[in-house]
Amino acid sequence: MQQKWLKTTEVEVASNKLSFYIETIEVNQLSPLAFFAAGERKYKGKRFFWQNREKTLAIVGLGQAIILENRRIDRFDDIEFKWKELTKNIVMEEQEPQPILFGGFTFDPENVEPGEWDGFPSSYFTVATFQLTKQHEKTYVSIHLITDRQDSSALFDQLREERDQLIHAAQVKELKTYEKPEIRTIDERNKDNYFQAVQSVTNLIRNHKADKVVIARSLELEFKGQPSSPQVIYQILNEQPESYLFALERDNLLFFGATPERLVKVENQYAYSACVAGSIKRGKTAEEDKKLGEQLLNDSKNLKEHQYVVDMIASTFKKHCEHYKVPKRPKLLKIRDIQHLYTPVEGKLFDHATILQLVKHLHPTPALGGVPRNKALEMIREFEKMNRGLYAGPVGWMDADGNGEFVVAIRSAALIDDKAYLYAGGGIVADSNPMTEYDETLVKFRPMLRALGGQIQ
Ligand SMILES: C=C(O[C@H]1C=CC=C(C(=O)O)[C@@H]1O)C(=O)O
Ligand SMILES: [Mg+2]
Repeated sequence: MQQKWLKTTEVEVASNKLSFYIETIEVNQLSPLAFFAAGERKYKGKRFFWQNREKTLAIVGLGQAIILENRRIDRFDDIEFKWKELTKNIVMEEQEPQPILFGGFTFDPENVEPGEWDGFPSSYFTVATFQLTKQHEKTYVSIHLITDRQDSSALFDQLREERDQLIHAAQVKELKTYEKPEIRTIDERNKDNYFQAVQSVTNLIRNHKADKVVIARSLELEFKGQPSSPQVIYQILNEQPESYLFALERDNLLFFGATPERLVKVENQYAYSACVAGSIKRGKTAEEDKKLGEQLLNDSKNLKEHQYVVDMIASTFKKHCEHYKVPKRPKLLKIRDIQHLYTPVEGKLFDHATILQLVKHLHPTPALGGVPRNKALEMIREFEKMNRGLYAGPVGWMDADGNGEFVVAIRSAALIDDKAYLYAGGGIVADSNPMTEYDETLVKFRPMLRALGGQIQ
């Protein structure tokens, strides 16, 4: 059934009585979604899914070897410290898949608005019990066991057996297709409030109380029946292959999305970020599409929205990098429903700089928060009147070597039982117009609305 081996490793977790056992095998082709779906019965509520934009890496997690979560002010440092403690003694070989810490940070831990995010911690990360890694056209399945039990060998044998069952179940589901969910109702929850918020914020910006503030809103969908996680991940895999795809379950909540926006990727002490802000719809013909793209590249309101993000990301790279580069002018990033202004930023990190330190300093960029940052966050809390939860927050993964990638979790939704909450926002600057901003959110809702069975005009 599978090509064997890689190896089994046991390491002691620093300053703790825990041991971290890892066993990885290479398997013949296995669909990441089918592996995710194989955990439906036993691991629902404890799974994650990731596929990068280039489609060179897919990671799926079933079960939880450990959960790292917190509600702390120093949430980034706390997760970084705990992950370092757990992995300090792990030494892996170059091409070998590593244990991955996967999860996300909510947009704003100080937001206390009640709603669908009640009870969700401000950082939520897990190491999966069973991790599928698909990279360089090869597929691996790893078992992770973190335990203080001395007699863990019987337990580990059980996990091996279960791994083989999961692989088998995934092979059976390999070509399974899924229907779209059926929507009963769509509610533009806070539409009036949204118009008021955009108006108030625009006025405050005109009175120089801030330069830019991102205002978002949400839709509530109710379904006939209860959509499953594999069912909706299947749709985004088919419909949004040019975006980063992510899904994170916690109990009965599934947060998932298809975002074009990387927050930061770190590979061998090089860091890569992307400024994505400023938007226009796609054209119906190639000619119209090109015209719209050119209009966006020359539109002063959108260029302003974009430049705030470039300036902030560039200044963060300046603090953390030996050298870095930022192109002078934005390009276009075109995805299925929308085109954005896009400026990639990259740099060589100082030795002591880490991915989570970059996440901590970059989040929220002015593509999601605003300028000045704290003033914008205050205005979002005051006017948005909703809790973003993980929407617009950093979601992603890191390994024991400190490599990893975090995206900005936009074009996203939270699915809870037979309801889904979709989120979209836009950058408000002095010359914003509420109706244009509203229309922009309609375009940004499309990827999730389509995936969830909504009518897209
Ligand atoms: C806040 C969102 O998009 C951001 C990212 C790209 C373009 C944006 C804009 O043009 O307003 C936003 O800053 C969202 O999709 O909900
Ligand atoms: Mg915009």
